[in-house]
Amino acid sequence: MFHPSLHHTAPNPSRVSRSPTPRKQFIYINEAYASAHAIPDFPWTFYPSCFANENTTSPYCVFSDQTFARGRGIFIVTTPSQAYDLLASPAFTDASVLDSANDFANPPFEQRALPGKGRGLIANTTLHRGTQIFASTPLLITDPGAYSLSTSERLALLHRGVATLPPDSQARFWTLLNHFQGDAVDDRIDTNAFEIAIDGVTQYAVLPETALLNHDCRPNAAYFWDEAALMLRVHATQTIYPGEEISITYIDNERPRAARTAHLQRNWGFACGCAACAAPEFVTAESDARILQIQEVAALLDDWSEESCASPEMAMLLVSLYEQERLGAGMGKAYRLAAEVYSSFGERWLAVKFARLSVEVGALDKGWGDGDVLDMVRMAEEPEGSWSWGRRVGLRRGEGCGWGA
Ligand SMILES: C[S@@+](CC[C@H](N)C(=O)[O-])C[C@H]1O[C@@H](n2cnc3c(N)ncnc32)[C@H](O)[C@@H]1O
Repeated sequence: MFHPSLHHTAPNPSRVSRSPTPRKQFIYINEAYASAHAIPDFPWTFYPSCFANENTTSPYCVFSDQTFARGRGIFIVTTPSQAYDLLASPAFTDASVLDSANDFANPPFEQRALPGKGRGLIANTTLHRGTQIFASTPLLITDPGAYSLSTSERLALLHRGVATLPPDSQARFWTLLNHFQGDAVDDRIDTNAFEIAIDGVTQYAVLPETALLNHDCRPNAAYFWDEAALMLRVHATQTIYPGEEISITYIDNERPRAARTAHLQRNWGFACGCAACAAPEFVTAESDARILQIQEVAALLDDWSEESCASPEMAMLLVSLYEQERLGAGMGKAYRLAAEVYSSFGERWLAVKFARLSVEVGALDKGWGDGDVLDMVRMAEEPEGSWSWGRRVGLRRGEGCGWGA
């Protein structure tokens, strides 16, 4: 609900350009609708309401398009220039990029109540590694820069955004979990938002289906943000059998148990009881030791100085450590470091093998447009053309490092 004091008069449609001039204004929702429809080819369903203050270099506004993604709708809280840049992205200019989005007619999962976790998604069919579980577009994207507004202004933009979503999408937003006991909209965003990047800038996005996936430190699914299509894609990263919960990770899992559980408690308010966190002390101590060794070995392999003691044996240890830890998504990095170390010693076929493995894992976790993934695609085709090719030929593998030959 809006505080009446935030309302100002509607802009005169005859005086507004297609891209609203940055200015401070917050108008009634019915006026915002009428103003937008009075302007030919206006790209938003509601005329944007904005706030600015001495801390902002540009106003922050709420931009809403009820037609986005075949009527699912979206609202975006950001600056006018970023909103209009977004309008040029394929998701807005080419409806076909969203063909595979938001298709929940016959989902390979069902929603269930799970003890101690609230709701979750359970597979109802066998999902093989690489299967797309779903791809969905956000109901909202909000720019962290909006925090430079006062809280009441920022919340007014968010509440207005929710009120401008199509009715089904509004209803879906309100079903989201909120556990911080604060503002009803802000809480739901804090509990459920994913960090995404647009033009290299971090934004928060709420995707109601992905928001039903619970966390596991050793998940069986991974997601990545497809920026051109403005959608989050979720894939199985291992076989998931009917009746199994589909899980993702909320955090960086390549950290010891104490760091993981503290982060989950602080940000999402739950005590992680996943198998990796609930294991007996000896088992988790061993797991923590392997994770620390993963960090050490990865750093040694990433040393491209003359003194580097990187060796293929180290890369094999790294791959094995990731396997022992069941850190499936991280394997993409282990395989990449292995491909690079083999390439650096001029070992063509092993470089190709690990580059292929890296692409297979990385494409599901980081996305097929990711820089490292594309590097590995090229390495698999022509290792001799890679920046790492032959760089360590002549270096004595592992000498003096306590590793390798
Ligand atoms: C994005 S929501 C996930 C869906 C949520 N379970 C629901 O009912 O809407 C995040 C919240 O789910 C719960 N949650 C997620 N993973 C969990 C886990 N492994 N154990 C316990 N609770 C979990 C926590 O309350 C967390 O704040």
